[in-house]
Amino acid sequence: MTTLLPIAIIGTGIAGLSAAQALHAAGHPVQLFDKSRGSGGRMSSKRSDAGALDLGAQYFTARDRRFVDVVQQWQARGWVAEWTPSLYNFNNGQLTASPDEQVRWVGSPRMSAITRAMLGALPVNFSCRITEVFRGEQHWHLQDADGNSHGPFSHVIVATPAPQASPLLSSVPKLAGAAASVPMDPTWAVALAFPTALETRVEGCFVQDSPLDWLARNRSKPGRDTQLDTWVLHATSQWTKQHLDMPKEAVTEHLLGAFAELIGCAVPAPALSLAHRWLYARPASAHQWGVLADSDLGIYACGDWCLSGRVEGAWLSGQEAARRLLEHLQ
Ligand SMILES: Cc1cc2nc3c(=O)[nH]c(=O)nc-3n(C[C@H](O)[C@H](O)[C@H](O)COP(=O)(O)OP(=O)(O)OC[C@H]3O[C@@H](n4cnc5c(N)ncnc54)[C@H](O)[C@@H]3O)c2cc1C
Ligand SMILES: NC(=O)C1=CC=CN([C@@H]2O[C@H](COP(=O)(O)OP(=O)(O)OC[C@H]3O[C@@H](n4cnc5c(N)ncnc54)[C@H](O)[C@@H]3O)[C@@H](O)[C@H]2O)C1
Repeated sequence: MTTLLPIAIIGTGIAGLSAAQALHAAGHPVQLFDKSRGSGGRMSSKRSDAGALDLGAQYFTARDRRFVDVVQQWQARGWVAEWTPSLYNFNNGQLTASPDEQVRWVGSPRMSAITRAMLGALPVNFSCRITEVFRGEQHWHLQDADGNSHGPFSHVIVATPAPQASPLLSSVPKLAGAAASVPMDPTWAVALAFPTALETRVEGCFVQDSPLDWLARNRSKPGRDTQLDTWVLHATSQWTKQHLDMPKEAVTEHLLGAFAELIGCAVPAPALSLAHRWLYARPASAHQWGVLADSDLGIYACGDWCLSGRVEGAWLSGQEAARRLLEHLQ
């Protein structure tokens, strides 16, 4: 009996976990790595005294049939629930109701619940930043920031944002170059918690002509802690780029000011506020690559930047990485 070497997967965001699940289901051992303390990447949620706050992805839509099907399975298992916010649009200084028919999904009881459930019992090394990916005579090996080596692995899947993927792909310059050609824009996120509910019907708002791009009433999402009235504000990429190194307190003050100007009701001092900077929030442009691959060498790169820059694109890209790898084994 031959023992299969594991497949290394760097990144436990939804792309990496999508690939991991598909490979595991096909009978291949996987070993995951993430520099963070937990899974989720840009779908992670921050624990706070006001409950868990979704600072990254706010909700997701499902348009591709394959993703629609998997989201239905997640719903049946209780990992996701439909979010039906009272939606608004802010444009030209006017706040107007903007209802639509779009189905929007969130992790339940927090966004990070999805990747946590997908990870299940798969083997993972957290707090492990991979700094180098190299191929020996036959197999792949990884080096981490603490000087530890990991391997051998039969294949490697790099499932990180493009700027972080590029150096990990340096053994295949063509792939490294493609990843390096995808700039990713940053987003400042601010969470606020008010002891008494703000007197507004707004639960989600698309914003134009403001430092803000989007705001959401976090506690209006299913399963959330409702003791405090919690909100998440996202700045535009443009404002974030102009204020990339601004101290968190000043970012909070600015975005709270913009929020108070547009929300149309009294905004008291929040009982809790926190700011988070997403350096690689979204690809500056969309691609239709699906996955980057050198199948002969056994190295793949996937993530939202290979497709739509959304949760759905990231999941589909992970599926594509697994599909291409399995196809090459046949
Ligand atoms: C503020 C914000 C709002 C968003 N809103 C939405 C939305 O409403 N709807 C939507 O569909 N999408 C939204 N998105 C986009 C969505 O979150 C992403 O498309 C998706 O989560 C990307 O998944 P991924 O697996 O490709 O990457 P990521 O989630 O970024 O996962 C990559 C993982 O790799 C790890 N990693 C990186 N480098 C290394 C390394 N060297 N070694 C080990 N681990 C490493 C990271 O820690 C991370 O866990 C939003 C994103 C942000 C930031
Ligand atoms: N801030 C960041 O860093 C982000 C990174 C990646 C994605 N981000 C936002 O995620 C949503 C996801 O897009 P989607 O899945 O296509 O959702 P959508 O609800 O269909 O919205 C797309 C886009 O359309 C406009 N819009 C949709 N519904 C309404 C409405 N009822 N009223 C007004 N406008 C509407 C709006 O411009 C939406 O952006 C998406 O918002 C990304 O920006 C953030």
